[in-house]
Amino acid sequence: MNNDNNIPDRDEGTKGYQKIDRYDPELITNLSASYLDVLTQIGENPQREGLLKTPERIAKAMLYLTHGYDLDAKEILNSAMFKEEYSQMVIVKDIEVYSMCEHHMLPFFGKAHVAYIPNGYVVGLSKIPRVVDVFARRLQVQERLTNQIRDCIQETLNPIGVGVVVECRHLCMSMRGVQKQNSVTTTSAFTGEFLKEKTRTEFLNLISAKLS
Ligand SMILES: Nc1nc2c(ncn2[C@@H]2O[C@H](COP(=O)(O)OP(=O)(O)OP(=O)(O)O)[C@@H](O)[C@H]2O)c(=O)[nH]1
Ligand SMILES: [Zn+2]
Repeated sequence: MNNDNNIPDRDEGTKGYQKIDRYDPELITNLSASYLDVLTQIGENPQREGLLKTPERIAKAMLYLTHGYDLDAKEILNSAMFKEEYSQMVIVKDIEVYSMCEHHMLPFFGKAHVAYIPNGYVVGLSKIPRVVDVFARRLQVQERLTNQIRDCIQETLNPIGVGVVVECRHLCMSMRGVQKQNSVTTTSAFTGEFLKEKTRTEFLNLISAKLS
């Protein structure tokens, strides 16, 4: 966090990030060696049968779970923008989110609800969950994830407004630490028309409505 409002800087999550080749066999070998060391350090026997392939499995899993660093969310949106005279709210709700907190590298997971009001252009619907994934598949804090989704859509599509709500459970709060099993964290981020109460209320009502 490095601005005056204590809001996580959306660029903080990629500061100093160096692009890697996630399929590089040498990288996988080195990372596996590190996880073998971790297994030893926690008192396990990495030579027992069940663990023989575990260091390599974790290495590959971690590379997958952080592959969002290498994707360009704006490029994804730009690839499927269509001119369309539709001026009502577009909402994609209940988008599954799987991410990892940057403090403990433990999963947090839940749902994102994303809305925008077009300004001459709409975007291919599948691109919105793809954008969510680009930012979720990194080491994150939920607040930054929420802001990054909002900013990417606002800056690329230039809509009349964007609304994002993310609801997640954090395993670092349930499996360990404070051990609260049922707490859910909700974050939200808005631009433009969604800063007005009427529009925001419509969005929040629509995402809580159940399909009959
Ligand atoms: N704001 C925010 N905090 C998070 C998120 N994920 C994890 N945290 C918190 O990050 C904090 C790190 O605090 P520390 O006191 O340094 O870590 P800790 O000693 O492991 O804290 P405890 O979890 O309370 O045991 C904890 O309060 C976590 O709950 C997130 O997405 N957003
Ligand atoms: Zn955590």
